[in-house]
Amino acid sequence: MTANVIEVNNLEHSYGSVKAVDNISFSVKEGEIFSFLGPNGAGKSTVINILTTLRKIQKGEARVNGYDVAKEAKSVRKSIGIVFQMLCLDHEMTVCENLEYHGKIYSMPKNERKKRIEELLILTELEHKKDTLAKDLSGGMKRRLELARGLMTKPAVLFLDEPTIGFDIQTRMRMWEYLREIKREGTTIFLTTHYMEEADQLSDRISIIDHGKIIVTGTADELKNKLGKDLIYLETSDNKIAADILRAIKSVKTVTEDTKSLRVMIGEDVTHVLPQIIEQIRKAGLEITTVNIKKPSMDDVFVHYTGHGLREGEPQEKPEGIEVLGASE
Ligand SMILES: Nc1ncnc2c1ncn2[C@@H]1O[C@H](COP(=O)(O)OP(=O)(O)OP(=O)(O)O)[C@@H](O)[C@H]1O
Repeated sequence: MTANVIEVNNLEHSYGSVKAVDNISFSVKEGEIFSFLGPNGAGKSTVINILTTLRKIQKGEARVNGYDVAKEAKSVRKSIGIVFQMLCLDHEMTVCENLEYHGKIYSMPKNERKKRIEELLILTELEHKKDTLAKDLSGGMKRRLELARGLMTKPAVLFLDEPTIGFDIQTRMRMWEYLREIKREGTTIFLTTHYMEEADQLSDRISIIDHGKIIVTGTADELKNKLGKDLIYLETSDNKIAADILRAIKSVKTVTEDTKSLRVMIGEDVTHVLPQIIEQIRKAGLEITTVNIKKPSMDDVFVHYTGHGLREGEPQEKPEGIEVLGASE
């Protein structure tokens, strides 16, 4: 059985009266890429700060690489790499010097430093920039240098807080490639993100976090498949009446009323259910103005489990049939 590199039990954290982390438990297996997917303020950074010992644990237990974050903070720090949103490079040093300096702080022998720097410059495609000052790199290159720095000591686990925030899609996809390569080197990766696609494409497993709670955990496919086989978007002359009609149909799993349309999740092949849906709605004297069919995406998963979209302000009503799985799942 694969060992757990991160183990968190009943973690809680408050800032005054704000409960940022609300009794969460989860574990990360050796060698996997595990993502916390959630909106701003969900509690992701607080968890990552506690796990990397930057924030003191208030309640609960957390172990990283077998070390207790409360009692063995030094050992935790020695065994991890960190890449945070905020850039921590020395801008007056070159790419090579930044890496060299980091290796020295961690008492890496000279030969080892040299070898590792060469490997990391190849991995992050920064060889041609090795003598460039950090301040003269592009944003994406700076982030890659941060990544290389976090990997200097060959950490068993790498923590990344929103690693691609603000990147365009091409740069983001290249970053995913680097992270996959790092995983192939045997490093376990824990990352936070609010990009659906990032969690979907990159992670072995995802925990959706909202209001300080883990709502659901699974592989991207597991999460999507739990939703149903297909999703139908419908616009009718009266969505409220149509929603009630649809809810009475056996193979309809859930119906969510969005601003303009109805999101209908179905548990069977769409070709069987759609004619029935159309017939029932027409029979009630309603007009169907739009029909769209698609496979569930990570956005749909997010809306299903949290009851709201990631970029919307206030949560909408939770969809029917919502299933909140145990925090320790
Ligand atoms: N130092 C702090 N003092 C007071 N409240 C804080 C502090 N840090 C975070 N919070 C609050 O705790 C909650 C969780 O914040 P946290 O930064 O952990 O969320 P997040 O999911 O990482 O958000 P983001 O994606 O914006 O970084 C939010 O309500 C936030 O306002």
